[in-house]
Amino acid sequence: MASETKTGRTKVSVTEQEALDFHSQGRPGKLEITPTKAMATQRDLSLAYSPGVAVPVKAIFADPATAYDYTTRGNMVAVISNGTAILGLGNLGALASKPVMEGKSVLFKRFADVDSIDLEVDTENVDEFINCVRYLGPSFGGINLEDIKAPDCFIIESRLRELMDIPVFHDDQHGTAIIAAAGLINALELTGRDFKTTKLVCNGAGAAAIACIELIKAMGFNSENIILCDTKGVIYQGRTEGMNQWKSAHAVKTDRRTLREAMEGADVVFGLSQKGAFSADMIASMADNPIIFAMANPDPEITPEEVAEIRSDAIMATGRSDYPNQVNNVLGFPYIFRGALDVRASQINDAMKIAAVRALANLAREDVPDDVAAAYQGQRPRFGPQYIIPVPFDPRLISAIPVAVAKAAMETGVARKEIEDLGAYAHELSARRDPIAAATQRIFEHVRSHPKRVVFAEGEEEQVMRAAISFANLGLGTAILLGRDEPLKATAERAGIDLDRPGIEVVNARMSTRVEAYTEYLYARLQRKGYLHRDAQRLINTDRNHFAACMVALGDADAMVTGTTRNYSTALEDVRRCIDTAPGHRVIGVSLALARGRTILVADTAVHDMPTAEELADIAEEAAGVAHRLGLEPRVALLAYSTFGHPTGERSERVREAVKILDRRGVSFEYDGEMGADVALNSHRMEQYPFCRLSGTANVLVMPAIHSAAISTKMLQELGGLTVMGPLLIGLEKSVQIAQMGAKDSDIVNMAAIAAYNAAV
Ligand SMILES: NC(=O)C1=CN([C@@H]2O[C@H](COP(=O)(O)OP(=O)(O)OC[C@H]3O[C@@H](n4cnc5c(N)ncnc54)[C@H](OP(=O)(O)O)[C@@H]3O)[C@@H](O)[C@H]2O)C=CC1
Ligand SMILES: CC(=O)C(=O)O
Ligand SMILES: [Mg+2]
Repeated sequence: MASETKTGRTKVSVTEQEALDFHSQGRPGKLEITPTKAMATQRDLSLAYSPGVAVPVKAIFADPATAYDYTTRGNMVAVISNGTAILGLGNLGALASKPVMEGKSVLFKRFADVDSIDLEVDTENVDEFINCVRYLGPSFGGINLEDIKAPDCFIIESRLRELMDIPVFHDDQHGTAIIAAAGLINALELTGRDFKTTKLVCNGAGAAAIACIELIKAMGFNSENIILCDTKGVIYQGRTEGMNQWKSAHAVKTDRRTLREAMEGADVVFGLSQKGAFSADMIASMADNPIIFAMANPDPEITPEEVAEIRSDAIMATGRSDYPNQVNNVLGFPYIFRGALDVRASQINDAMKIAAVRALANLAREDVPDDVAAAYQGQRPRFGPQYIIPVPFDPRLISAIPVAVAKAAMETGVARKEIEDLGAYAHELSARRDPIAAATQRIFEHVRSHPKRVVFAEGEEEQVMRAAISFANLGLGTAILLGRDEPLKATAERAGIDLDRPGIEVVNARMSTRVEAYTEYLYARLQRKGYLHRDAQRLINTDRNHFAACMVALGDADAMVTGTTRNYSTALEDVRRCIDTAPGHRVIGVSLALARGRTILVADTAVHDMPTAEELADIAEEAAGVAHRLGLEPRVALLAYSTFGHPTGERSERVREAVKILDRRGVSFEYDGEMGADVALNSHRMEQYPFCRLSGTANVLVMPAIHSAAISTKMLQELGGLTVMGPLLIGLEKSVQIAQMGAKDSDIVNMAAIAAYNAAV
């Protein structure tokens, strides 16, 4: 569900069914492994496997450090758990922890380009667990321990740190501590407090809690001012029940015995315990301008809404992504390991952790530049109570944190590789950002802050209904499902979908009061093209594409999505009967091909069969505009089977003419051609043409004709493991997207989001 929170931000959450579908659709789970070398020929096999593989084997035997050069080790982290403390859900075992661990692995990749694999170890025996992990050392550049209960996690981590020569990092301890400390520094600054006099209560005395208070104490927080609580209440000196050495180390002299007593007058409370552990009266009893970090996952100790009912002076943070101030270790572990791996650190020490804390805290105080604002739901946050910590999608994290961590590792002598130019390193790190994820994130965030009414023309289809519900749940706007009452209800019932929810409207074309207006509109457009009034009426009454397109044309909806039940060109013809080309534009299809951190736009993949030179030049301009809107600086290659005049041929001549037209038009983006795809996409091949005007490999490919566009994108998708989005329909006066026939609900949501985005910009 999407709703406006009392804190003024759109809260987005998902249904349980969506969460299950997300995990089960396509290849079950969240990751797969792909090779980095072609394994196509006998020679490849001889190099990758026997006999060639023996050579790096011997090299590594002679010098173990070369494993970083010849294997995946230097970029590979294992996420390892036994499932004894899965989020705040408790001990649900190794197997049940797998979705979380796969998730952590995916986040490593997504946010910091660290390769990662999840390993679930089915034992609660500490020695067995340690032995299992210690012998895996050669495989990895680092070990991320996850969701292992206290106090076992303390023993496991410290023994493994002694036994292994790579970073062993229990994320729930140190990842959480780093983020919480960064948030705390900023919240103290905003409320005029300091480390010496602030009184803090920490509820929970497990992995995360102990690490949080150890880190802030190491940073100078006055230990006398921290009270730790667990399920038995305050951890005071002399307590015997439910104790262990880690709790004892933080026991204080106090008469307070319960959490309620501890929280009275406290300035700060950390929740690292369980859902609902804080009550309204506890929060009410805190000092003025209290700082409340309710970090239990998936549900916090108290929600921001509940706190807002009680007091308006609180700085509130949770571990969740759907509230402001997400204090969650996702802001840390990908980047901390990135920095540690890049200097081949033997450990992650306190100096590296504190460097990460400071980098994170400072980032939240910096101005949010334009190209980053999109990561913040289109708003530009300013350092303040609602923004004490960056969001996980902040693209600056990838350069800010690893640099600080790597620098600290080098300064403290745990780096086994020096980075001499940290400025250049920061630059390289930015290039590791997944551009399309950033682009799609930008689209979604923009739409979320400018929600739209999108008509889903094929509302009777099950996957369309699911997409519409996701669209509404994601806070993207209102989804209008077009369909007849009975079939629509029957499908919804069969699929167990409840359409009676906010953000969903159902429109039955036959019963609509707008039929007449749409008919007149369509008749006026078609009467000189051989259509009678009754033809227009029939199209509106019986054809959902025409009805939906007229809704958009006459302003009853902002955008439209269709295509799952009809082929692309038919759907496009339907739409174009109702909607004109935008003045000064040309309607084209642009596909987004996403592979290995590269985003390539391919045009025209939908409309022009055999474009003329003039049309090719228009296509280049439209596609460059799309690249701009996605945040890419366009480098447009006009492709042909020939490169700069060789071999000659009629189609290549047309492409060359298109380049001359662009010259005459004086367009402001980079373009060149004609060239082959290999030259456009490979910098070494491009270097062979030093006169080529592109400053780097192309990110927009203008195809000479639709067949080459369609064939190449489809081939790449099927054979190359590429993700292809689109074709996105560009250049219409109103916003329409046409999904592929048989598209899945997630594809339809993306198309609807793009349609909504185009209606918004
Ligand atoms: N936001 C974030 O990034 C992170 C959040 N967390 C959250 O922190 C919580 C704890 O995780 P973790 O430290 O790994 O787990 P552990 O199992 O190591 O520790 C749990 C601790 O919470 C205490 N506890 C449980 N329920 C209550 C309660 N109602 N009142 C007081 N104390 C309670 C336990 O007390 P006792 O010792 O008496 O059993 C124990 O000390 C989880 O909800 C987890 O999701 C964890 C890591 C990161
Ligand atoms: C976020 C996390 O690691 C946890 O809640 O366990
Ligand atoms: Mg965890």
